[in-house]
Order: sequence, then structure tokens, then C-alpha cells
Amino acid sequence: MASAARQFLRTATRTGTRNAFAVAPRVAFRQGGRRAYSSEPTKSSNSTWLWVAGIAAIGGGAGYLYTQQSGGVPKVFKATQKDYQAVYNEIASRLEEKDDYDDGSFGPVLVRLAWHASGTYDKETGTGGSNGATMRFAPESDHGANAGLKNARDFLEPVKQKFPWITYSDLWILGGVCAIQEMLGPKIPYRPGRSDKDVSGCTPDGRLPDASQAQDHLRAIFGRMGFNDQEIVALSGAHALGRCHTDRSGYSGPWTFSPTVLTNDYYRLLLDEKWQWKKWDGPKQYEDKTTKSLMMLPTDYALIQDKQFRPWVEKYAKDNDLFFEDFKNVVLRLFELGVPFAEGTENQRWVFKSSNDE
Ligand code: HEM
Repeated sequence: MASAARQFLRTATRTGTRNAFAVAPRVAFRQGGRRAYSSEPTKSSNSTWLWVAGIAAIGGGAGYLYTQQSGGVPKVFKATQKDYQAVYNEIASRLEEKDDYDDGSFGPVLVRLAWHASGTYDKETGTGGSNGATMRFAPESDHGANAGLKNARDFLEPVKQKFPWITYSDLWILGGVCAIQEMLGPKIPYRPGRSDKDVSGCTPDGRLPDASQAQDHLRAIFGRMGFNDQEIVALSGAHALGRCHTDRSGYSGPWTFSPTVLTNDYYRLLLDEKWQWKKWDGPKQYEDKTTKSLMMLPTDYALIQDKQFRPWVEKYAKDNDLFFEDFKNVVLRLFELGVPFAEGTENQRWVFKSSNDE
């Protein structure tokens, strides 16, 4: 099913089926009901749940200890892989159910939330990163780069209500992992262990990339997180997913014809299509000359203009398996930036079962 769906979409893109992205959500997610939730501000802090311990090797398996204050008597709950898989399954079924958003899925905006939670990391000071979930608070929630991510936080809030023992920071990253896997991307191994910080942990504005810039800026921003050229190109492949919104970033449109399925089409389209400046009142962005329905940001286009980046674009355009392998490795690192995991847990990552597994 997974490969059939991908094959269909790849064929649709190659043969120029222009309504392919209208079809994509039907392939990745089935029809479902609708409910409305709101999470802001963080009224559902884990006031009754106190995170008390890091990873504990108990009975041969990794677990997390939480206490619930119930009538003054603390009860200990040890979350295991099975418990995190249950959270994964809940996110996956909500993705399938709530298919009336954007191109038919909350998946892309969940990936963006996990990335923006992580991408504030600064290796020099050790600040920022996916530990903390400080985007729950202003000023970080109001940073221009985070416009629209309330949709993702609200989407995950009922999951937090159902599984109050999970921290927001572990949940947001699990949301990204789940979305990538459910959109037919590679399995992303996962480690829990993030704890939530208060408003004082908010990072300063300006740590996330500015799409109007070029290669020097990309190297400065991603270098600050500890990533090299190859990793910058591999991470950018996430733009196969989702779209730009004029009321968020100011930019407009999707990068590929199948924005709810992860493929290497971003690289193929970058190389194969002719790109021209879009004539409009909005910020400078590229559009494809053939259909004028796809877009590239100046930072995306920089990947084929730069001599060191371009060979990686060419490699990933030719080889989807290589892209998936490199994407898995770099996203795993991105999602763990700034997290003080307990020693000895490097080899204790979990791989969750996807709903599309055989
Ligand atoms: C290379 C530097 C990057 C820049 C300048 C950039 C910029 C942007 C912009 C301007 C948008 C549109 C936001 C909107 O209007 O809703 C966007 C969307 C998105 N970005 Fe990036 N991004 C970068 C890297 C990444 C990385 C590393 C990832 C993940 C690994 C990522 C994942 C996404 C996703 C999935 C969306 C679609 C969100 C949606 O559909 O709501 N981006 N990005």
C-alpha cells in the first residue's frame, strides 16, 4: 500500500498530472469526522503530573517515571515503549480523521512544529532545541517564523489531555516522527526524555532561517545547530511536504504535487523544472514556468546555485533510498538537539509501528 501510493504519486508528478496533490490526501489519509479544539494558553499544564526521573533501566527496558499526586499520595507511572506507541497511534488516527485541513492533512504542519521546536538550538551556549516546548509561551509563540504553528499545537492538545504523563516537548517531537512516518517517509528512531520549561526558557527571535536569504545564511543558521552542507540539503527535502501560506510567512503555494507524501520530488523538481520569479505583490519567490502552481523559496533555489550544495541535490534527486536514509539520520539528530538524555541511552531508541505497516 505504502509503495503503491508513492508509486502513484511519483508517476502522477512525472507525467505532469496537475491535480495530483488533490488526489494525494485521499491516498495517504481516509475520510473522517471533524472536531474543534483549542490549547492556548497552556491551561493544561501537567499540574497533577510531576516529571520526576530520567530514563531508568527497569526489567531490561527503558522507562520513564512520573508521579501523579492523588490525594497527597504519589503514584508512580512508568511509561514504556508500549505507552509511547499508544500516543503515536492516537496521533496517527487523528491525522487520518481530521483530513479537512489544507491539502488534506495536518502532517506537514506537525513536521514544521517539531522542526521549529528543535531548530532554535545553539551549540555554543547549549540553549534552545527540542527540550522545553517553550513555543507554548509568548514571546516565542509570536516570533514571525512560528506563525501558523498554533494549528499544530492545538491539534496535539487533545493527545496531551489523553496522555497527561507525556511532556509537551516529547509530544511535539513524537508528532513530527508520526507525521513523517504516516506520510510514507522513513522510520525515525525516537528517544523520550525531554522536559518542559517555563517562559524563562524562551529563545530569542531570529534563530530560525529567513527564506529570503541565500547559502551563506543557511550555513550560518544550520552551522550554529551543528549541521554541515550535506545535512542542510537533506533537511531541506522536508519541503516536499506542505505549503506556504500568505497569512503566515507571506509566501504562497506548495513545493510539490504531492504535499502529503514524502518523496524526493523536491530535488527532482528543483533540477527538472524551469524556475522564474513569480510576478506578484508578495515576497520574492520562484514559480515553475510550466504550471505556475509550484513554488521555491530563495533559500530552496540557493541549493542548486551553490557549488557545494548542488551535488547533494543531484544525488537525492536520483536516489530516493539515499534521501530517506540521510533524511532519517539528520532528522533524528535535529529532533534530539539540546536534550539532556541520560547517559547510556544512545542505543535505546524506539522505532514505532506505522499505521501503513504491512
Ligand atoms: C532551509 C531553511 C528553511 C527555510 C528558510 C524554511 C522556510 C519555510 C517557510 C517560509 C515555510 C512556509 C510557512 C507557511 O507559510 O506556512 C515553510 C514550511 C515548511 N517547512 Fe520549512 N524552512 C526551512 C527548513 C525546513 C526544515 C529543515 C524542515 C523540516 C525538517 C522544514 C519543514 C517545513 C514543512 C513541513 C513546511 C510546511 C508547513 C505547512 O504546510 O504548514 N523546513 N518553511
